[in-house]
Amino acid sequence: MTAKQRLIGDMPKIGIRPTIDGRRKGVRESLEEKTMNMAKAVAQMLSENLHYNNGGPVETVIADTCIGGVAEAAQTKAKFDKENVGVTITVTPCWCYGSETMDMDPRRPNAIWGFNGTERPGAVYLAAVLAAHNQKGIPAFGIYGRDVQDIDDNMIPEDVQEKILRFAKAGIAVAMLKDKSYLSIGSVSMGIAGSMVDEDFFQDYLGMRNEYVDMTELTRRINEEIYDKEEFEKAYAWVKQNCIFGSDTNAEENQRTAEQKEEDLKMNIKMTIITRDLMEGNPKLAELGYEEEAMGHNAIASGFQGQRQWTDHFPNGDFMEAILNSSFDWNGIRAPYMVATENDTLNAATMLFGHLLTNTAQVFADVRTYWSPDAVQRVTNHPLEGRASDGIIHLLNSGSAALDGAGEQEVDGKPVMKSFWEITEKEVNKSLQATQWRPANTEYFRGGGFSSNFKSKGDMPVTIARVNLLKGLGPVLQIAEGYTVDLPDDVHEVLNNRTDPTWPTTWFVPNLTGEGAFRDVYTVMNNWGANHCSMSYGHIGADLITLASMLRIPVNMHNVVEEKIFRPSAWNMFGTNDIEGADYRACQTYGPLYR
Ligand SMILES: C[C@H](O)[C@@H](O)[C@@H](O)C(=O)CO
Ligand SMILES: [Mn+2]
Repeated sequence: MTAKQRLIGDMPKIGIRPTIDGRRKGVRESLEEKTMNMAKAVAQMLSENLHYNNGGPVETVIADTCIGGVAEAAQTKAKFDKENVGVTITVTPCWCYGSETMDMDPRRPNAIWGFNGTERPGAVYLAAVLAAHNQKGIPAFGIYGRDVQDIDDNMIPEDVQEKILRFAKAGIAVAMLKDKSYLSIGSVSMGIAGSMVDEDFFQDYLGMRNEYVDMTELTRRINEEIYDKEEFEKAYAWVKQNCIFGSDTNAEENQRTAEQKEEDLKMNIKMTIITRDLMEGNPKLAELGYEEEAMGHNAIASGFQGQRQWTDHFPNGDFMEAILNSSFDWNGIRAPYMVATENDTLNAATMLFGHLLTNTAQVFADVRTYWSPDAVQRVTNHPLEGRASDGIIHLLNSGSAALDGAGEQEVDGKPVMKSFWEITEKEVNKSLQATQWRPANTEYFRGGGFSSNFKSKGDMPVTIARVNLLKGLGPVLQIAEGYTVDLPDDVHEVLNNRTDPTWPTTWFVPNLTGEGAFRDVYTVMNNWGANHCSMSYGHIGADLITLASMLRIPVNMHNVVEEKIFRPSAWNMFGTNDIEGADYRACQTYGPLYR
């Protein structure tokens, strides 16, 4: 299923550049077919394996001719510029002339696959052209297969495929971010630094712009009925039929009346429709005479301040944030929207990274509590067992966690979070059945609203991540791969009831390495750089590392095995023993991608 492209602009393509030894009268002629076949094989492999977040297969463009010198390099660049190429892959089985054939565009991530054969020296070109990239300050990723292939072998070896795919996924994510907006609805929530928009970060590192509206824009559109009323009716009927409203945990004197709750729900649904319209526009609004509003803000992500001015007076944003972040709503199964609660712009950026690398929904959460085995034993009288035995981290926040995080989608009987086009109606129903909408805690949220309440199923491989900003340094990314865990019901109840039991809960255990920040579970928690993380399905640490290197964001903490780390070849020149330090030095030397 291919959903319509929602934001303005075409999807960025991957350009394939077959480079060749330019010597005619024998050499070039003998290599043309082989070189072009490499390009075709890569193009086919990419479109078979990668999707855009709208579900369509990734599109590729191959240069019109092999590139034997600068004229053909320039012709290829002109074609790629016209075709909205955002990422390039250079392929060759032979020696070619480095600086004469290389991709000189510093803004488009570039990888070079140099065929490991010996009839012709593809690897020699690879080394030479990477040296040229490094000398010119245009970092590129080098791909060199481990095993020698015969010249007539058109297979892409597995190790080469893995690197091409990792590079291409991250490159497409870079290109998808470019020229989009982050929309802040409101400003800073409760002094959370992540909700202070750092325009330099968005502009220089992500190539994005920042858009702003006051939260009163929601009030205006609600009061003046600037939304699709038919959609509201459809949404209201769907909510009534599909959403389970759980018990009110507020003290009786703090509970909102049944009438108030009904009004809160209606307002929540309108907030959801309006926030989506603010992000991407809605042609229906033009039909109502609101052409300006129909345009939207070209926002690939947004954030809602909520607390406190809005939530002290109006129903909170939990319903809106949870539904938009999920892969489905009353209009059916669809790509999730990235909406950060508390307008945490840095968590939104992290969510975008996770989403664009996996095409799945993201779970935004507070990194709430580290529960040591001793503390759990003390308060529950139970030992933590299995994967949880070294302690657990409680991920919990009202609002932005996608309902996909309940783990009610499955493959081979195991809980997973899928791309929207793989999700079935049955899985949507199960996710809704697993979620209760609980009247919001009115001590925190005086204006009421509904919090989404679910518990993530255990055994899901997941990765939590977070972008943090440091004055004088810039952004850094932290990553922890691990698993969700199930706790026995009685243990969960005791631990959950110590905090707000109306919110979505994930019990998370990082994979430990025994070293540094991954010495133990406590140290992972203790090294977390802010109150929030974004959780993505799968072990995607290596993909995040590749993406961060493209954007020149150093990684300050991760638990990914060294063999899976793939960064531009220049990074090795900054040191090969202390690769974390080398990453910092490389990112600092090159600076943000768009400056
Ligand atoms: C209700 C509270 O204000 C929460 O929203 C708060 O604990 C946070 O989520 C802080 O990140
Ligand atoms: Mn929070």
